[in-house]
Amino acid sequence: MKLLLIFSRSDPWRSALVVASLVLAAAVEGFGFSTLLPLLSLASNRPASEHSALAQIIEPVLSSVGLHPSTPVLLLVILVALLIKSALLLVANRQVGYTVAQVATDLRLRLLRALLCTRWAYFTSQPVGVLANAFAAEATRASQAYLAGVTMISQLIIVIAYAVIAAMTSSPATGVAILLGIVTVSILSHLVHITRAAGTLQTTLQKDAITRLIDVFRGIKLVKVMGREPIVAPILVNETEQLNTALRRQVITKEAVAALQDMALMSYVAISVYVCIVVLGLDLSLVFMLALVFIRMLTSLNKAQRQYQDMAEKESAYWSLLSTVEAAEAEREMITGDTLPHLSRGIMLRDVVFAHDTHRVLDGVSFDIPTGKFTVLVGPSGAGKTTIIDLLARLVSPQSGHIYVDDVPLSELDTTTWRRMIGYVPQETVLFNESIALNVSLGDPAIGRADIEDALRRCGAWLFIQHLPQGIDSNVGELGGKLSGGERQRIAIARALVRRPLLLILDEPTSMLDTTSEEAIWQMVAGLRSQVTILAVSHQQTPLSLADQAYRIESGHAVLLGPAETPRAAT
Ligand SMILES: Nc1ncnc2c1ncn2[C@@H]1O[C@H](COP(=O)(O)OP(=O)(O)OP(=O)(O)O)[C@@H](O)[C@H]1O
Repeated sequence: MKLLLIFSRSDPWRSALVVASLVLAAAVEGFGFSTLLPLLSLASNRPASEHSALAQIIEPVLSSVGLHPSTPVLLLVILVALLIKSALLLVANRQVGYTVAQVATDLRLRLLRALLCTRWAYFTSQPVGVLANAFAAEATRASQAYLAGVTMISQLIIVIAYAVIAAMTSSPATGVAILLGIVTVSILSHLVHITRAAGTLQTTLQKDAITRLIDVFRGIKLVKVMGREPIVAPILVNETEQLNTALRRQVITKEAVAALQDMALMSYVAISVYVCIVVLGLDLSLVFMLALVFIRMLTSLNKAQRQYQDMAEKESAYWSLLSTVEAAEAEREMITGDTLPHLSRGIMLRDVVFAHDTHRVLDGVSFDIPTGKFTVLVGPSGAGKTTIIDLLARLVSPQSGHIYVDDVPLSELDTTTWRRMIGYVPQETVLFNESIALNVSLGDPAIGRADIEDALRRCGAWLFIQHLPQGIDSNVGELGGKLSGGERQRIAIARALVRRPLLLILDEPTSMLDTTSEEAIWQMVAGLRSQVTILAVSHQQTPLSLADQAYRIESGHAVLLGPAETPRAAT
C-alpha cells in the first residue's frame, strides 16, 4: 500500500482524476443495477407497498425526472447507466495506462540521471548487470505493481457501491455477506504472503542471473577458447532454474487463490439461496436480486485480493530499483569549482597522497607537466600511474597534497570544461557497438566526417578502413570484436585526437601494435607537442626517447629520469 501512496504523491492530480472516475463509474453502475429491483417487482406484478426500500428510493428518483418506472424505462436506465459507466471507466483506464507508462519512464529517467552524475568509484564496484536489470526489468515490474494496486482500488470501490445497494435491500444479509468475504480474504492471505516472498526471491535471483549473464558473455571469447563452457553453463543453468522455481511458486499460489475464491463464492451463494428461499421463505425476485448483488460484490472483493497478490509479487522490484537509484544518488559527484581552465603554463602535483581504503598508492608525489611538452610516466605495475591520470581527470581526489593547473587548484576548476579539454586513450580500449565514425566522434555534432577521416589518417587507421566495404560507417561489433587489437587502439587514439584537446593523456596506447606501427604512432604524438600538452604512460622505449621529460613512479613517489633513459630530454 505504501507503494500506491508513493506513486499517488508523485502525480496527485492524475491520481485524483483516476479515483474520481472510478468512484463515479461504480456509483453509476450501482444506480443502474439498483433499477433491477423495481424491474423485477414490475415483472412479478407486486403492489408498490411490497417493494423493497431500494425500490422505493429508485421510483421517486425516476418520477422526479418525469419517468414512470415501466419496464422499457427501467431497461433504458440500466442501458444508459452501463454506457456512462463504460465512458467513465475509459477515462479512468486511460489515465491509469498513462500513469503506468509514466511510472516506468520516471523510474528509468531517475536512474539514468543519477548514474550520469555518479562519481567514478561507484562504477568500479557496481555490477553493470544490476543497472541493466533495474533499467529494464525492475522498472517494468514496478509499474505493473502500480497497475495492480490501482486495479485493486477500483475493485474495492465497486465492492463498496454494491455493499450500499445490498444494505438498502437487506442489511442483515449484507452483514453476513461482508463477514464471509472478510473470512475468505483472511484465510487466503497466507497464500498472498507466499506470493510476496516468491516475488522478492524472483527480484533477487533475476538481478544475480542478469549480472552473471552479462559478466560471462563479456568474456565469452575467453570461456570458449579455454573450453570453460561446461563449467560456466551449470552455474547459469542453476540460476535460471532457481528463477523458474520462484516463478512456479507464484503461479501456483495465484491459481490456488483464484480456485479457492471461486469455490468459496459458489458455496456461499448456494447455501444463501437455499436459506433465503427454503428456510426464510423470501420472495424469489428479492432473492434473485440479492444473489446478483452479492455475486458481483464478492467477485469484486476476490478480484481486489488477486490484484493485491499481484502487487505484492511485483512490489519488491520497486524497492530494489529504488535502492539502486538511491545508492547512485548517494554517490553523486561533488563538483564544486567554477574557474575556467586555460592550461597556458602547465600542471603541478605537490605532495599528492592517495590511498584506496588502507592501501596507500601515492605517498607524496610531486612533479610538473609543462604546457606544450611531452611527459612520460614509467614504473612497475601497480605503482600508481593510472591513479595519477584518474587524479588529473578528477575521477578521484587526493587525500592530501595539491594539484594545480596554471597555479589554480584543480578542485577550483570547472570540472566539465576541464574534462572537455582532455583527450584520453585508456589502457583498455573501449569501443561501442557502433560505426567507426561514431566511435571516433562519440556523437558530437560539431565533429564532421572530414575531421574523423583526418584523425583516423593521422593514427594510421585509414589503411585498414579504406578496405572495409562501408569505410568509416562499418560497425565495429560488440566491444570492437570485429577489429584486431591494434585496429581498436588506432581508433581509440583517433577519438582522443579528433576534438583537438589541450591535454592529451595516453595510458599505454600502443601495447597492441607492432614495433613499426608503435614507433609511427609515438612519432605522430610527439609531433603534436606544439599544439597539445602530452602525458603518456608507457613501458616501451620509443616514447622515452622522444619525451621532453620522464618520471618513474615507484614506492609512492615520482623520480625524474636522467639522460641515459630520456636522451631527448637531455639535449
Ligand atoms: N578501484 C580500486 N580499488 C582498490 N584498489 C585499486 C583500485 N584501482 C586500483 N587499485 C590499486 O591501486 C594500485 C595502483 O593502481 P594503478 O592502476 O594506478 O597502477 P599502474 O601503475 O597504472 O599499474 P599498471 O602499470 O599495471 O597499469 C594497485 O595496487 C591497484 O591494485
